[in-house]
Amino acid sequence: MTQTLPAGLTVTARVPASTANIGPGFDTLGLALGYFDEITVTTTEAGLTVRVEGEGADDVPCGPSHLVVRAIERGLEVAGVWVGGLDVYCRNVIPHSRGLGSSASAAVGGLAAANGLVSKLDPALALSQAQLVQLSSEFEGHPDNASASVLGGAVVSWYEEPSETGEPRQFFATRLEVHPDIRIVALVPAEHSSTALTRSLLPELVPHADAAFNVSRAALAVVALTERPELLMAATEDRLHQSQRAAALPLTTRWVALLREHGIAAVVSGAGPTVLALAKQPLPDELRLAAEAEGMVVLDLEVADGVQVH
Ligand SMILES: Nc1ncnc2c1ncn2[C@@H]1O[C@H](COP(=O)(O)OP(=O)(O)OP(=O)(O)O)[C@@H](O)[C@H]1O
Ligand SMILES: N[C@@H](CCO)C(=O)O
Repeated sequence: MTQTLPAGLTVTARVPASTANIGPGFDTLGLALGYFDEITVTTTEAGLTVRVEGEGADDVPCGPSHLVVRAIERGLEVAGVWVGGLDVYCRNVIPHSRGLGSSASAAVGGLAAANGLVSKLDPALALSQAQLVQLSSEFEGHPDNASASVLGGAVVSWYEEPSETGEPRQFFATRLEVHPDIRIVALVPAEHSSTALTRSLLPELVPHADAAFNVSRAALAVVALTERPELLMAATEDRLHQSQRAAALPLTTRWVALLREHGIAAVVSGAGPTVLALAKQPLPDELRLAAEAEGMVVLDLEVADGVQVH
């Protein structure tokens, strides 16, 4: 029997940004970053109100098509719970369309908030982390970002194709603990980049040698991220997507090359344009100032845990 959420319940989800790929781990590796959106959801008798503060406040639709609202509704639907109305308040800091997983964070935050409400009604109905990985990956389409925002740390994500046509893909992810010596810096350009556009630049087929190259580097990336940070330079080389996207990301491409010339393991964050730098040392001041002079915001970030709800 469907249970109904009473009016007046409130939860807040604090959801991390994420970076995907980490160089060679295209559509597979992800990392949760300590840069957070907060979503507060209150159940009401009827209707929907959506307020957005910060990033996207002037752009995102404040109605039923809002990504967070759709994710909340999906979470409630899967838990089999009905609600009369919702008040949704988003305090956003994760920049949109910059390769920091904002859309995955919105999906994970909405699903986790729904799960928080469901848990208050009946803990037995709560969705598991595995379900949150599945639902957010299905919902947003990028399991490398979505599972990082659910599980935290670094993640390896993968999927199984359904045996029956019409069934959704089955998404899975496992968390890795990042070596404490690794410092993370994001260089965030002002301009946006469309994930759909930069994916359209990728070829349908790749040479076998390039596939083999990336298999070795992605496997090495797991070792470098967790145990051997001194291997990060070799472990972040890629032949499957970064050079293919370079024409759409000239500033990013130039900065990835420049940082790597300085011995800093830099990669394109997700589909760009953010540059992600991984190193044991802080970013040298002259590089920081030069990046800022080119209009980039330089963020020193911690590895984050997955979404938290209270
Ligand atoms: N917090 C949010 N609330 C509502 N809509 C959002 C939110 N975050 C992202 N979106 C929607 O998702 C779009 C950005 O998605 P896109 O996949 O292009 O970039 P991204 O998720 O920021 O970066 P990437 O997936 O490359 O890491 C925004 O333009 C907006 O429509
Ligand atoms: N792995 C995806 C991440 C998008 O956020 C890509 O590189 O297109």
